[in-house]
Amino acid sequence: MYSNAVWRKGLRKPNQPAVRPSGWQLFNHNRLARLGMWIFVCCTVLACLAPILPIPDPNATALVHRLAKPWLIQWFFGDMVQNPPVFEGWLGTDHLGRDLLSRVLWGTQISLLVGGSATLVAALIGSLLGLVAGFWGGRIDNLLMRGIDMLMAFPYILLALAIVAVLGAGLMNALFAIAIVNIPFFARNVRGVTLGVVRQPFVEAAQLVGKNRWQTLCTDVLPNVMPTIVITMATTLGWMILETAGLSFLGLGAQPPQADLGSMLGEGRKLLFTAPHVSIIPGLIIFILVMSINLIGDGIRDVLDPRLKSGVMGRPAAATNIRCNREADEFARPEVQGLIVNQLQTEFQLGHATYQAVNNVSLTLEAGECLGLVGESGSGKSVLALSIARLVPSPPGCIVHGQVWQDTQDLLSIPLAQLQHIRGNKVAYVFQDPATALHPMLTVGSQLVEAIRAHRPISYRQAWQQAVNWLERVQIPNPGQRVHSYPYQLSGGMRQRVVIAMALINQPKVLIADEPTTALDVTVQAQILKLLKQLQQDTKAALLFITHDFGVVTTLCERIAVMYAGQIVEMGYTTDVLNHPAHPYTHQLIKCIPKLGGEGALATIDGLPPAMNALPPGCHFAPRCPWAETRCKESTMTLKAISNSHWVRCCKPL
Ligand SMILES: Nc1ncnc2c1ncn2[C@@H]1O[C@H](COP(=O)(O)OP(=O)(O)OP(=O)(O)O)[C@@H](O)[C@H]1O
Repeated sequence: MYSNAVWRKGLRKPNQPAVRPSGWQLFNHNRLARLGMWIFVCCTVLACLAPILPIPDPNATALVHRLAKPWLIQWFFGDMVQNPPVFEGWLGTDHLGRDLLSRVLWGTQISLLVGGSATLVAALIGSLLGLVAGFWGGRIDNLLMRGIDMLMAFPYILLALAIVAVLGAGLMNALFAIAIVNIPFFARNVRGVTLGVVRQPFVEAAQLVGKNRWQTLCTDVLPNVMPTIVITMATTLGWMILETAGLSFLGLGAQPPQADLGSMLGEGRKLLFTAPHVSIIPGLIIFILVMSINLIGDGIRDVLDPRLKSGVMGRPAAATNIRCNREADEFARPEVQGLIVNQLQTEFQLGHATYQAVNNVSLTLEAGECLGLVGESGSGKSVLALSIARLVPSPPGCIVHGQVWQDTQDLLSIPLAQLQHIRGNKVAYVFQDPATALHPMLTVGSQLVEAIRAHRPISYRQAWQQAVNWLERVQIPNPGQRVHSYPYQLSGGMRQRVVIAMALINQPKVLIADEPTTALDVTVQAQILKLLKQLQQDTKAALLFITHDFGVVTTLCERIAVMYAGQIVEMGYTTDVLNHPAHPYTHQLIKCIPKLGGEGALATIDGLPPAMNALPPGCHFAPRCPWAETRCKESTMTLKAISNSHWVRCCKPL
């Protein structure tokens, strides 16, 4: 949810057009990243200005002033009468009387330069190796990865020491050593991500378009791997600075009298007890630099996260945020066996725009009843179903009004722990795609056991037996063996049966099925629907069935609700609504159903559904309605009863 503070910062102002947050806004939203950036910029600017600042030569020695304490410390802790503070530099001097402020500034410059260059070299070579290995696979992958494995087999600091020993001590050689040591880190990371990306269908599609391998690599794979490379670079830079400091500390990096933060730390080590400031100051600067770079890395990750880029400014919560203004006496507490949804309103906040995905929806579902929810794509069916279980990703989603009653409990008012007890137990969900709903690394048996034991205190053995029984109940052949299968070993139809078993295993009071058979062929679809109906009647669950298919609604659902632009526009008994549609939208939708062997072009509804962030006034369907009048576009439409069991949101029902 956006706070007023966010509005004030200019991320979102009321009535502004839909604009996605810019990269800078996303970065700026992460306060710690902002702090890190300011610290890093200050350190870098000061280090860059070292040549023109009025500070002494960093290598000029003055033995008379050796080991002078920082001026502020002298002033603060000194005995003003006997030892008045003597100004010998803001940060004091080292064992040769060299000005520490000057050395720290010059040293920071060198550390940043070496760390940054090593990061660039390692990122460039490592990413290229990772990309090529992951994309080409086979022998090339084998060859490159075995080389990388050999590099990784050495403890990295030993390897860096060995490289510097071969090349000779010095900053440039330390840079190469650190870069080489970090190449495997980039190569492994990038290869892993590339392997995931090359298996995506869009990469195959790019090759079908006629792109050659290099073009596909550069235009399709690389942009998807880039966020990983950038984030790894941001997090590695701090690490590289530390490693440079480590080598210099051991006397293998910067050579005297040249200063970098590591060599200063090394020099100060011997004076840790007599003049601690000589080592504490460079140590502190290393700490501040590395911390600030890591914080910036977090901010960059936010900028590159596609979900955040799409307008969300935070990670999703375990349950959808509720922003309702609840007045105690506004609604009576109903006694329900099934489900009552009352004036539900769900919004998405994307950048400056508010999308009203579910707009004032009310419906009732009795125990053992099946209600079909139909409507064009994007009409808000899934968001309505997800809102009932408070599963809408939040942010950007937020429930702004309404109640969802189940067993005298308003699911929108109860605490998360209580809701988690209800999800999967009293309210269950069957998702559209069983392949993504099932855990790919666990057997179906252990997933079913997990579903049971999350809500019932029974032994693993008992739960396992129930899992086998349920697989039999959903007509999976040879359940005793299939219970040990992984999801990838099952067909699409079998996977969907497992998902249905998982949803019904705790005998829920409410079952929500979101297009559970869309991905299946007609024969399997018919079997699954029959099974679902039978199990629903056995368990007396109230079933909310989302579909595009009127045929399915006719066979499965006693009642139907038609959704358009986030609202229910018509609701009633399936036979009434399908035989005598009263809303022009339902009428047009039914006309679009293709007829087997029918001739001529397929019917469509003229125009497009409205954007959810710019809904037209009055009836939202009016701009596409052939019967619309001026009053349709002006007056607000409410759902009105045209008979005891048939409601329609139209001022001129057909
Ligand atoms: N996570 C999300 N972030 C932003 N907007 C979303 C999100 N999920 C859904 N929406 C928007 O909410 C609106 C309703 O989407 P919903 O998925 O409920 O449609 P639907 O009727 O179920 O469509 P379909 O039949 O294609 O599944 C759409 O405009 C969609 O863009």
